Amino acid sequence: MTVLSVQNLGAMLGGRAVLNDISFEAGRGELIGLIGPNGAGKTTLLRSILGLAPAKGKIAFDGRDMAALRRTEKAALIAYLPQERDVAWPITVEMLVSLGRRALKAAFVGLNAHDAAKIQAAMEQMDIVGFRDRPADALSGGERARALIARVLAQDTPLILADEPVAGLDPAHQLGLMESLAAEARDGRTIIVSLHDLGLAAQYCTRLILMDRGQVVADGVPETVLTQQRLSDVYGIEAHILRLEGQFLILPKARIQR
Ligand SMILES: Nc1ncnc2c1ncn2[C@@H]1O[C@H](COP(=O)(O)OP(=O)(O)OP(=O)(O)O)[C@@H](O)[C@H]1O
Repeated sequence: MTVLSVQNLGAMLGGRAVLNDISFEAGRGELIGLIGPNGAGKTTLLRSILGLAPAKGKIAFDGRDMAALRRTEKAALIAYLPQERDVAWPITVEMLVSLGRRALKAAFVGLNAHDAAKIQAAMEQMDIVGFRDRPADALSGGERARALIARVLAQDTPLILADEPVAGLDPAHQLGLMESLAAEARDGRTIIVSLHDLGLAAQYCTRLILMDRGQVVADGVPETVLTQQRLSDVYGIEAHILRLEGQFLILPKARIQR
């Protein structure tokens, strides 16, 4: 079943076309890795889906035009982790995570026991319960990233868009995050996550959308998208492409000198 439909999306930034005729549909239960080299257009695509970047084309959620949704309606459908990991105020970690629930409410409507349970579960998933009373702006980069991801998980939306969520996380928390996202997808959510780590993308994503210079150049299961030819053409690298203990693995080996 299609949850998100993106049709003929185009975007201009600074007078340059940075997204060109992008079309795809995303269904329930998909964990989609958005991959591509620096500047390919991944962030702009995620921001355009949210209406945060000016774009032309049609974006629909469950058949409803995204542009027509009100702010709280959108917040109930889509949670977004931006690439920037700044926390502007010295609020506690728990307060930061609770903003994911606040986004769903009208002003002056308080959080209830259901909200508190979602906040607790998200903090447990991201392993930050021990930081709950600490100011979020006094955490390490990776700890703060986990708190911001917990905020997204607490929002408990059918669609999650996350821009480089594993950046800055240590290996255990990278795996923990990808396992959490995979579990959320198995639960029926639709997740689009931009990733630079092709190994994690190959290992965890059910589908990869490979972008290059504002266009989608491949879309499918990791095994069909990540070929030597594409890694060479798009990333300019050679890689080991392996199957080990039932896992599809990509290990970048060398830059191709052009
Ligand atoms: N505000 C802006 N004004 C002009 N050009 C921009 C602006 N923001 C982004 N761009 C350009 O748009 C292109 C796509 O950028 P985008 O951030 O979407 O790429 P990305 O795939 O997310 O890259 P990265 O992997 O480095 O995060 C890049 O060439 C970038 O320089």
